[in-house]
Order: sequence, then structure tokens, then C-alpha cells
Amino acid sequence: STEDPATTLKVCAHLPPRLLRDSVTAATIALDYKWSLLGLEPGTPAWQSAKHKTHLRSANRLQELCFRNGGIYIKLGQHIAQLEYVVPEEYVKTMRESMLKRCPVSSYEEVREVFAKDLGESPETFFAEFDPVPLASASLAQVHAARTHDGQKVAVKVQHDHLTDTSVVDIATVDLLVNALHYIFPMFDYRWLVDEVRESAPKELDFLNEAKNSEKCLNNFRRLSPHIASSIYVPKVYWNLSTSRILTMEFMDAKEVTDVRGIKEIGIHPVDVSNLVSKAFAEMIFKHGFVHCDPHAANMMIRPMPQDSRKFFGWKRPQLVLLDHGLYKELDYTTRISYASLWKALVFADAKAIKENSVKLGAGEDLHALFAGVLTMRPWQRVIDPSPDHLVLDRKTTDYSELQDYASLYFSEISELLRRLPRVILLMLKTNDCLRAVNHALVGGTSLESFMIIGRVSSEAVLDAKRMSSRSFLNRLMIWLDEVMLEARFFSLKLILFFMQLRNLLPG
Ligand SMILES: Nc1ncnc2c1ncn2[C@@H]1O[C@H](COP(=O)(O)OP(=O)(O)OP(=O)(O)O)[C@@H](O)[C@H]1O
Repeated sequence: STEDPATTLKVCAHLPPRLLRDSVTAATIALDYKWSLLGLEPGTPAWQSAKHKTHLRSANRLQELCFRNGGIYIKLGQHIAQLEYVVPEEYVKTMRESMLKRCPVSSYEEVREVFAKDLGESPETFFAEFDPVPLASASLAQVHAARTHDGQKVAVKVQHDHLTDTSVVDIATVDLLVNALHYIFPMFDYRWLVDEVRESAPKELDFLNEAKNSEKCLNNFRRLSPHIASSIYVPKVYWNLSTSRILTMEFMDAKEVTDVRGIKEIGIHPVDVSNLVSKAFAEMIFKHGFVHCDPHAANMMIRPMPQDSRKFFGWKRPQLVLLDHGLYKELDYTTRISYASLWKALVFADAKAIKENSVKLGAGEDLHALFAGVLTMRPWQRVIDPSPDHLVLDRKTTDYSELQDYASLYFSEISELLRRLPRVILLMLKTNDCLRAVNHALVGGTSLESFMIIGRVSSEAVLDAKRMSSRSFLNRLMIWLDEVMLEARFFSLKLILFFMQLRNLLPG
């Protein structure tokens, strides 16, 4: 993967210990499952308990492997941490508790080395000030505060050294690990995750690609969603101070999206933030077809809308700052419209359309109900329940252990579903999970308002598609009628929401 002989030597030196560690971990995990479940009747309480304990032990082993190997492995661990209800809960929890928090930190010497290799000089040459202590460190890079010679405060994201050199070896060894486990346990099929990392890692490791994505994202909002474009922001890129491993951008002074107390302190209501996040991602998914696929809390910031002193019921309007544009997915037109139609059907509990669009996306007739369940976290009976809040997940009223039981009960069906769905939809599931976690932190669940937003934006995308393909007067009339019906539906939902809020305000 490299032309520099010294680096080639280093890469070769990485291979044997990684392969050895991978093989030992894979073999230990495989043997543990075989041994612990030996002679137990699947589905019985004894089997469930043994499986739970083995999942926990294996998740810890995998986590240790990720830390020991570093680099792409940490990225893989982060993927797993965000696949709630898609991979067993024990893995999600273990990875979530560690991967998003414990990240590698490069020394300032290593940072200077990256600068010397990429720009030919040390950071001090390019910046008037450069803080040697990173303000944040993540899986692939760390971010330093700096000031340009003309006095602008900037954030400089510097990639951990040698990541690009070891990524090929990393992916090859992960591939081996996952394939070996799949060979032993045909039910364990996460080869798609490796394919995904193989495809996305080189893109994520190229910061010029990330910079281009950030500008494209903002342009899409301006072109395709002008009504909310001013509420979305991405830091300005300093192209002359950026390379594929160094990204210099405007410094953002804003709160992390889930910092509820901090957000309130700057005069912004968490419900407005939750609605803005839902709107922004619904627009990206259903209308732009170009989607930020890593929307975890650390990648979204909130600040008051600049140059806007207006207040609504005493609260300022929020602006959402999107960071980390390394991982984007494009939905082709047909997939985007089928996905929008599916979400529209889910929000309006339209069983026939749910089935039709699930089949179009590849879930198959037999697994459409499970697909709906994975997307909404609700059992099928609840998905098709016509009450307006049928999809709402509320911290107070939802029994999460029931959801987790559901995921573990249908483990093999979920694996089969994941095998059938296109990878781009799997990434949408991950985006979905990240957004659910953000909404959870902000408002304690996915509110009826969030679903109304998803319903509205997905319906608009479906109507736009119909409009584009219809020529005759009769067709246009039908579309107009559809629009009127839709508005009537949303009006009644808003009324219900209003009365629900009123009921919550009343004592008792
Ligand atoms: N422009 C900026 N202004 C202020 N802080 C920033 C800026 N860019 C990044 N940061 C801080 O640095 C952190 C890490 O940045 P970023 O998410 O881009 O790195 P990463 O290596 O791609 O992370 P990940 O592990 O999510 O892939 C952010 O969570 C944020 O706290």
C-alpha cells in the first residue's frame, strides 16, 4: 500500500502480530461459543443464559483486540457500538462504553511528522499559534486548536500517523476473522460489515474527500432544502492548509448536540434541537440522497442562529453544525424513493405499502414485518396500529428489555435480513440508530413530532417523484388531491399533538 521502503518494512512488521492476535481471539471466541452452548436446547432459559454470558465474554475479547490493534479496528468497534438491535446487545453495550471514549492519542512529535511529510514544514510555520495538546482525539485523528497568520481561530484535524499504511493489513485480518467465524457458525454473518469498512476506510482516511463532502452537503441544503438551509452549517475549509491527512477548518464555538444543560444555558430548547436534527437528516435521506452516515453526538454541535435575535416563547432558534464528513452514502433514485415510501407507510401505519416497499428494498415478503420492526423498534402489531403515536418510543413507557429480548429471539432472522438488504440501507439503519440515541438524550425518546417530521419529508419526496413522472392533467389532479389529503392528515396529527402536550401540562 506504500512506495516508501521504510514504511513497507513497518507495515510488514505489523502483519504477524496482528494475524496472531486475530487468530487467537477468533479461535477463543469460536471455542467459547461451541463449548458453552454444547448440549443445551436452543431457546431454553439455560441456553439463553449461557449465550448471554458468552456474548459478554466475546465482546470483551473483541474490544481488547480492537484496542491492541488500533486504527481501523477502532472504527470497526465504533460501527458495532452503533448497531443497536442489529448485533447482540452485549456487543453494542461493551463497544459503546469503550470505543467512543477511549481513543488513541498521537504525541506532538507524531503530529509534526505528519506535517513534515504532507506539507514539508512543521505546524509552527503554517500557523501563528498551534496548541500542541489536542482538544479532542478520535479513532482516526485528533483535533488541535490553532490560529492562522491573519488571526483566524481554526481547528486542525491531523490523522494518526501510519493509519493509511496499516489499513490494508487491518482490513485483511478483520476479513479473515469474520470469515473464519462465519465458517464455524454459518449464522454469524457480518461479512457485510467488513465489505463496508473495506469500501469506506480509504474514503474516510482521505481528508480532502471529507472536505469536499462537507461542501457538497451544505450545497445540497441550499439547492434542495432552502427552507432550512440557514439552520445548517458546516465549518469553512482552509484548502491551502489541508492535505489528505491534515484538515484545517474554521473553529466552531458551539455545544455538543446532547449537552442538554449547555444547550439550555445558551437559550435553546432541546425539543427544537431534536426537531432540527430530525429535519436535517430526513432532508438528507429522502430528498438529497447524500447522507452523513456517522451522526453520533460528537459529530453534531449546536449554537444559536447567528444574526438572529428573535426568540420563540423565550427560546432562541438553533443552528446545527455538522462535523466529520468522512462517511457519506449515496442513495440512488429508486432506492431513495422506495425508502421514502416505506417510511411514509410506517408513519401512517399502511401495512400494504410497508410490505410492498420492504420487498422493493430486498427484505423479501417473509421478512417485511421484521424489517419494519428493526427500523422502528416496535413489534409488528404496534407498527400497524392506527393510533397516531404508534411508533413513539418513550423512555417512561417503553419496556427496553422487551425490545432486547426481541432482538435476541430473532437473531438468525435479523442476520438473514441484513444479508438480503443492500449495504446502503444497512448504513441507513446505522444512521437511524445514531439519531435515535441523540433524540433519546435530548427528549427521552423518539417523539411524535420527530415522526411527523419523518412522515412529512418522506411524503414530500414521494410526491416530488410522482410529480416528475406525471404528464397528464388527470395525474396532476390526483397528485394535488394527495397533497390535500396529506395536509389534512398532518393537521389532525398536529391537533392530537397539541392536546397531548396540553394533557401533559395539566396537573395530575
Ligand atoms: N471545526 C471544529 N471546531 C471545533 N471543534 C472541532 C471541529 N472539528 C472537530 N472538532 C472536535 O474534534 C472532535 C473529533 O473530530 P472528528 O469527529 O472530525 O474526528 P474523527 O477522527 O473523524 O472522529 P470519529 O471517530 O467520529 O470518526 C469533534 O467531536 C469535536 O469535538
